[in-house]
Amino acid sequence: MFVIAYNILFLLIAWILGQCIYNIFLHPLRHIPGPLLAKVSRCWLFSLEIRGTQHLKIHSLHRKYGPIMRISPNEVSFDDIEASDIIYAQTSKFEKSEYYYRAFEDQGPNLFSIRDRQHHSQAKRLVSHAFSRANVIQHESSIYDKALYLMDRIEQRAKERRTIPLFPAFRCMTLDTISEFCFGKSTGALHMNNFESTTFEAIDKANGAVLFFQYFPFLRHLIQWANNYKICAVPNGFIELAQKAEAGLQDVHSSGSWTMFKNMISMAEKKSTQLTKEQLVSEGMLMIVAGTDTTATSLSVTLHNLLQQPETYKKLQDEIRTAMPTMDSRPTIQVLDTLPFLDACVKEGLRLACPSHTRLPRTVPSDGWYFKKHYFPYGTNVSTSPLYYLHSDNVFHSPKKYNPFRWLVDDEKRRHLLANFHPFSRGTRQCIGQNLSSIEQKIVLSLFIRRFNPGTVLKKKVSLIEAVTAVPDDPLEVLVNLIFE
Ligand code: HEM
Repeated sequence: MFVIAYNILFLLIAWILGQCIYNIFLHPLRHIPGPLLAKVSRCWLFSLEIRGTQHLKIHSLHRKYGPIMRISPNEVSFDDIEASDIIYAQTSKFEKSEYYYRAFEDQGPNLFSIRDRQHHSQAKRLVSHAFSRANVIQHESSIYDKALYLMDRIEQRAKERRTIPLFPAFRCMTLDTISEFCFGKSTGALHMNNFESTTFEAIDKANGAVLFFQYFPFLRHLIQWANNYKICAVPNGFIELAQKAEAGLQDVHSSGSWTMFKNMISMAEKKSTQLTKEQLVSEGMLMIVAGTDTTATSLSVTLHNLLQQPETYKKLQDEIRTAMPTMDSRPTIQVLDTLPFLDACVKEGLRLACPSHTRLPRTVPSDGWYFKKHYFPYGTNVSTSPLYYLHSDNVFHSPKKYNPFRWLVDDEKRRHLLANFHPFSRGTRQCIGQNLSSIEQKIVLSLFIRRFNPGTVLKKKVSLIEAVTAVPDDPLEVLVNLIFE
């Protein structure tokens, strides 16, 4: 017995050593520079991801190893806009990497996780009209209702000299907006005393679990198996999120008004496509997660910075007053879109926060890929985060500084900035919710700036935790002063 165990251990160690030697000296990616430990095994990348600092770290390591860097035995990171232009092009043949995106599939595939091009374009056709700018504008009044309710709550707190936690407050706003848009009913988070919601707990837990499912996919099955047989109940957030999505989908049937899901189901019927309950739940979970923290992070970072720059705040306030002469003016989004400084402030918040830090890995297609004298064989994972370009000091001078004035430049300079500005990614897999997000941000910002003056910002410096969506490591509490007119 002892001899068998000894032999098994010996074989295991020999196999691990063999793998390490192969990965360093014989692997087709052996010529690509990168930290030695990254070449040896995926543990190096996992150890960064578990600390939630992977993209800041990888970005800084690119300075040492150059724009093409091996970050795990079979994954190469690029800090090179030309590579990014190719990988995420409209006609790109690079599909989403299975190891990374399958982890987002709990009940079944969804728009975000589907890898096959044709399957994705079929799924996208069912929802793209709902998220078009023209359609989102139709729902402007519902966004205004929520934003106004939030402003009333902030006003109440301002009168009582109580702080406003920016991130939780905007999270409630974005959660209720996406819920009403998709399911016809908001979750009521905006009405909760301390801007809390059980949905946030589910999102946070799922964010924590997804990393483990990416590296150890068997864990998901193990947890499901253990839960099914009541051996132990392991919460992973996905179960709670699925319950939220199911409850939302129940509301769709009872809602008399337009909803994204009603629209999606009727589009599917017209195309004689059968949507299973699992597919709908999976899309519902995706909408809740993708539509909440992203926009809330961007809004929080924008306001947190504006409140610390009184002159910039004043300039924005003066511009907003032209579109909102009285406190109860409700300019349409077309009017808000004509305000260049508001646009600059939103862009700068998106640039600085980069709510989707993730490196968006893709797989090299079957014919391999030659790029800048390197050959990447079929199946290599290639990745690059929008963050690397949004925080590039070659393009954005003092990139860690919130400076909306950088956007007020002539057309040529602006084109150069925009060529590196892809917070929503691009190509066929770009963010479907960007119109909704931009409209939400402009409405909330203009109402806030019109009604309040800066007070005190409790924590001046904010860091972001790199979960699936980057979120502030602090609620960002501020005191504001009500404007009396
Ligand atoms: C500041 C706000 C937002 C940012 C920065 C952002 C960023 C992104 C990025 C970078 C992607 C590409 C992901 C990839 O290639 O893996 C993406 C995809 C996606 N986003 Fe957003 N997002 C935001 C808001 C929203 C909102 C409000 C929704 C509404 C539900 C949404 C829904 C989606 C969906 C469904 C996809 C998958 C699209 C596809 O693959 O066809 N996002 N987002």
